[in-house]
Amino acid sequence: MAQTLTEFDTIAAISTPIGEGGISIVRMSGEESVKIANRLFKGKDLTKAASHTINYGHIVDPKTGEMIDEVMVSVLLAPKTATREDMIEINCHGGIVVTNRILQLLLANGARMAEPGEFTKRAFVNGRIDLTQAEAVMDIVRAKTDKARDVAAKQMAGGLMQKIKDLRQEILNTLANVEVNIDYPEYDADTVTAKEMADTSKRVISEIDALLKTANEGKILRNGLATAIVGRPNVGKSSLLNYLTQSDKAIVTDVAGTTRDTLEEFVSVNGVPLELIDTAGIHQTDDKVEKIGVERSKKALKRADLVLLLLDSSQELTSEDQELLQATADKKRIIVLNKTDLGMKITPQELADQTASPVIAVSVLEKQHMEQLEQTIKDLFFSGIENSNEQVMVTNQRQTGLLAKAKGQLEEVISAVDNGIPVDIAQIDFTGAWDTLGEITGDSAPDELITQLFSQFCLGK
Ligand SMILES: Nc1nc2c(c(=O)[nH]1)N(C=O)[C@@H](CNc1ccc(C(=O)N[C@@H](CCC(=O)O)C(=O)O)cc1)CN2
Ligand SMILES: Nc1nc2c(ncn2[C@@H]2O[C@H](COP(=O)(O)OP(=O)(O)OP(=O)(O)O)[C@@H](O)[C@H]2O)c(=O)[nH]1
Ligand SMILES: [Mg+2]
Repeated sequence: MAQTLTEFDTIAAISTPIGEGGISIVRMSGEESVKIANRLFKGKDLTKAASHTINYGHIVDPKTGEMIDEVMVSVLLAPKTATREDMIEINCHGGIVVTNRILQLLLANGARMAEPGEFTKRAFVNGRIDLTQAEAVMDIVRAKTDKARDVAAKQMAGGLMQKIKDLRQEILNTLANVEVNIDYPEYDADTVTAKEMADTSKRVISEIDALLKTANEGKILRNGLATAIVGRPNVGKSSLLNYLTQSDKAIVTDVAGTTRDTLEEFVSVNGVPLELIDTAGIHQTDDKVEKIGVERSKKALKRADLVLLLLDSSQELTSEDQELLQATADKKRIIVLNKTDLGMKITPQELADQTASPVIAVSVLEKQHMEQLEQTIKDLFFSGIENSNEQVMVTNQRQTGLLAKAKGQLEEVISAVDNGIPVDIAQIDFTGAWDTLGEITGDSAPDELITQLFSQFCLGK
């Protein structure tokens, strides 16, 4: 990492949500933390306080002598801290004005405002955590279900990091042998090292494959099951979204073509995380706006992990219904017969004869049999993630993409060796795979990536 002048100066931020609460915490990290806090603190001399103590006193504006608040100040001295630097945490009364005033005083007395994620970034730069653990910190803050929290907590404990480190070590061990042979060509073991490189590649690929297998489940646990509600116009899709989100986010009218654009909402249905997507009714149309909506519906359908296909059971199946039944046939799907309160012209049985997907008859309007639908969603979800006790999981696209890239590089090594290409050429991709895996943990990640990644964090984290 290039070290700029501002990289290790003392940073400050409010680490609790901005609002009224019991207590707020203003944090500092860096060499000057204790000195800066001591300028504002009336109580014991903080520069003499032992590490990991919390100290009672008052924050006083040193310029005016004005007493700002009664506080508790934690003194945390490097290296055994969250950032590996000296840290100060001021626990003040939880109010917007008082918290901001204390932050302003820290800034006026030598601290710099932290950037989003900068505390966590320092934990990374100073070697306490790797990039996968930093990503997990963000995931645990954003977790919307207990399952998502569980996956993040395991990743934060370093499971994925260790796995990647082991794979890199395996490549490195082989590379060490290869180097010996390239340096001493007379020690004629080219074929031996080529074979060793190919063998190691195969072993690492199979480990990568095992990790990649967890990616889909990891994504679902982290982001929720992408669930598209589809059907022709007016069958009750938006009504269903509103029911499941217990809101009136989507506009519902008796006019066909009410929903023009996709609408996404996160919900937890019986503890199952769903990223619900309400879509525009799919049908043939010449209307310019509606056409775009229909295209978006089709896109949503394509990326969905689960499809709720809605049919109006009070009317005979139309050709558009039939087309949608076909278009969603190879998706994980629940067929929902809605509007049963109006009398049914389609029976669950006649559909069940046509497909293996569960068929549920409901009335969204009258809230009939809705719990049956929710239970079916839950069953489908858990049938898809039976391995959820997996200790090590890949949970985001960055990790998945890099694993796939490393796999591709190792496949190149195998094919080079198979084709008798010289060892030092095959070695380029082999070393490349080692680098690519290092990007996952951050051992060989470019600065721009690091900056970009941490900028997505919350302020004060
Ligand atoms: N008040 C407060 N609560 C908090 C945090 C914090 O920074 N402040 N955390 C911030 O996110 C989380 C806790 N995470 C932490 C992670 C590591 C260390 C730490 O000091 N690690 C050292 C020493 C460990 C030890 O004593 O054995 C280390 O790893 O070297 C502290 C907090 C959640 N709660
Ligand atoms: N009788 C009855 N009417 C319903 C039921 N569910 C929805 N409706 C009504 O059907 C009409 C259309 O509902 P929406 O939820 O807007 O349908 P949609 O599928 O989102 O329609 P588009 O956005 O136009 O594609 C509204 O008048 C709803 O009140 C139901 O179970 N029974
Ligand atoms: Mg709608």
